[in-house]
Amino acid sequence: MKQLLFSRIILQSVRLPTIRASLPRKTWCRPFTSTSLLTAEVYDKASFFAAFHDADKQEQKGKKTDKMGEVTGQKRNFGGRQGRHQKSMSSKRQKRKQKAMTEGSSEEVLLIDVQNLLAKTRISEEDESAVEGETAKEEPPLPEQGSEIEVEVVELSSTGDGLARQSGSDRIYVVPFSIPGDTVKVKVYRHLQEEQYSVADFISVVKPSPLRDDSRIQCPYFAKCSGCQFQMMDYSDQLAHKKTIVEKAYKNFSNLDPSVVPPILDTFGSPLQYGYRTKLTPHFDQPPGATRHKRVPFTSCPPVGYTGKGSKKVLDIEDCPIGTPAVRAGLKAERERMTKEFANYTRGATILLRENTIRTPKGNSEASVPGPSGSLHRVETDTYIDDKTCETDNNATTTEYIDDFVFTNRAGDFFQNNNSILSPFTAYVRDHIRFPVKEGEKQIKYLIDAYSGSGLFTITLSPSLFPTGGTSIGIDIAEKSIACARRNAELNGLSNCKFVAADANELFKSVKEYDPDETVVVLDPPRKGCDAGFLRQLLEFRPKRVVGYVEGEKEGKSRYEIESIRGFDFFPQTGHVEGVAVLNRVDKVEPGESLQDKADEQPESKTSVEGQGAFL
Ligand SMILES: C[S@@+](CC[C@H](N)C(=O)[O-])C[C@H]1O[C@@H](n2cnc3c(N)ncnc32)[C@H](O)[C@@H]1O
Repeated sequence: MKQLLFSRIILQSVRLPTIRASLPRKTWCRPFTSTSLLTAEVYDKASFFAAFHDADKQEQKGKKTDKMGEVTGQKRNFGGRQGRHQKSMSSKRQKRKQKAMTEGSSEEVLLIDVQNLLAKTRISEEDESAVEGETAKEEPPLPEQGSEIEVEVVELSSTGDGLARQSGSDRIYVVPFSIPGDTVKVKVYRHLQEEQYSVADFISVVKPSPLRDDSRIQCPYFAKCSGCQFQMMDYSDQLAHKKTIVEKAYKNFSNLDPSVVPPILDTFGSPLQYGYRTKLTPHFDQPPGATRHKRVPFTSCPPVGYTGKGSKKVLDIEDCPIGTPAVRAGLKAERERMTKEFANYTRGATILLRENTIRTPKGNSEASVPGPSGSLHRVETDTYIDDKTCETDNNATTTEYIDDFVFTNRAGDFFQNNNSILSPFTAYVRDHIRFPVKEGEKQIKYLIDAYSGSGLFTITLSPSLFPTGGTSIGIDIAEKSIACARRNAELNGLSNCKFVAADANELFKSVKEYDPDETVVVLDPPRKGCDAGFLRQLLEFRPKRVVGYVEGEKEGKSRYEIESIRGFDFFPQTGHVEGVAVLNRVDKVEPGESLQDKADEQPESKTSVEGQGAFL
């Protein structure tokens, strides 16, 4: 199963997926984050698609489709007769190329969305032909690459790209910066023969969708920069679309029977929709003429920004409205510095811009508190003043607050990038680690925070467990993050937290005293997800509750039911979504039958024998 969000959906869109469904380590919002999931950089990666033999229309008919005609559960099964425009390929080459498409990558996500749209069209065409007694219509020839055509956008893919059609043709065009209902002028960039779609550059809107209002766009680089492609949409429409990303991530990637996946809850919105990113990483390319072995200094200030859409070059970005005010001010200052210091650089580089908070409690005095040196922005509440600075040194320590919890981090290390959503997000997870107990059942007392980083979950969740005598443990492979986590526990006055710097596989050696019936495991792995060894141990340990997203194992030893799945919009304006799934261990077994027997009954489908369960 794809790692959704908190393990990455997206695409999954998750990664996600966030689908974290999935979600892939190449990002949907690549210039901005190392945490987002998918990429819309279909141009650069188009060659990956050559790997797959998408079936032509006839072959598609034979594919397994559900009632709506959607392609399901066959993401890596694109074999079959070759498409009309495709040259034959040796099976060895096919196999080699098939390997190139990573499971859950944006390429795969896009391909499945395209296939499902083709399948839907095919079914409606077949219905029409059956009524009229006609044969299927011939496709017109494809427009020349580089030509400009008008297309109508019919769907939004989980990658954030519009899926469009030219009038009179079933061909699908993948068009960035477009939304359903738009008629747009595009420049055809490439025809992917086997995959039966084409990619095109967005040129202009001919007739806007009712969902589009370009006055909402706050960034002057919209459609030139590759990020933030949803700015023309109302925020509620962005959230509704992200819910479909999570739905599709489970449908297309989980291998779960749909009956065991509960209805996906509405996406939780970010309190801030602009000005939310506490970290930006603009960069500049190496000087012209420089190579790996030949260093030459810049003779003029290079563009500093993000990779342009459909380009490999850096687009000069003066301002980035999704950054917090302090980070935006930091960008301005760094750009000014570069105009003076560019000659000192002989290589390309990435600039770190990380917000830092200096909090001063408000006293009784009415006197105004002077800002600390470097303060770029000030936020006042009834009880404190937060002065914001911008850190550019990877090794410096930055401080951030979530409610009254304080977190220190090494500036260059991972920490969630949207502080505005962290209070409601951690409250949501806190509310879900415990559950209403039935008579004789034990309540959650122990917390295991796998992939803990600097302790986000351990620290924000532990206080709710300590009154019942609970303890918690966080583990992370990054020693520096664990050093921060220990300091953070101390700063927050939490003595019952333990942190281990090790591979997550080592975790279960340290929790022998934890009663699994009283334990919740929170999982927030990197995008590649939990490895098989960790999952095997998790299933052997059999915690009562799991919050996060667990990669499925075919031969699971325990059975869990999915209680809920909800997307969280950590990255407004972008096509990225994160997700949280809550899982409960299912204990009910028939007399004379072990839980292992139950798991062995249906190792392929991973479907619960009791309706709402899912084997992990
Ligand atoms: C997505 S981050 C989550 C961090 C933390 N939960 C947070 O929200 O701040 C994933 C973390 O997994 C850690 N990690 C990656 N591979 C690991 C492994 N094999 N074992 C343990 N931790 C790992 C990384 O160091 C990183 O801190």
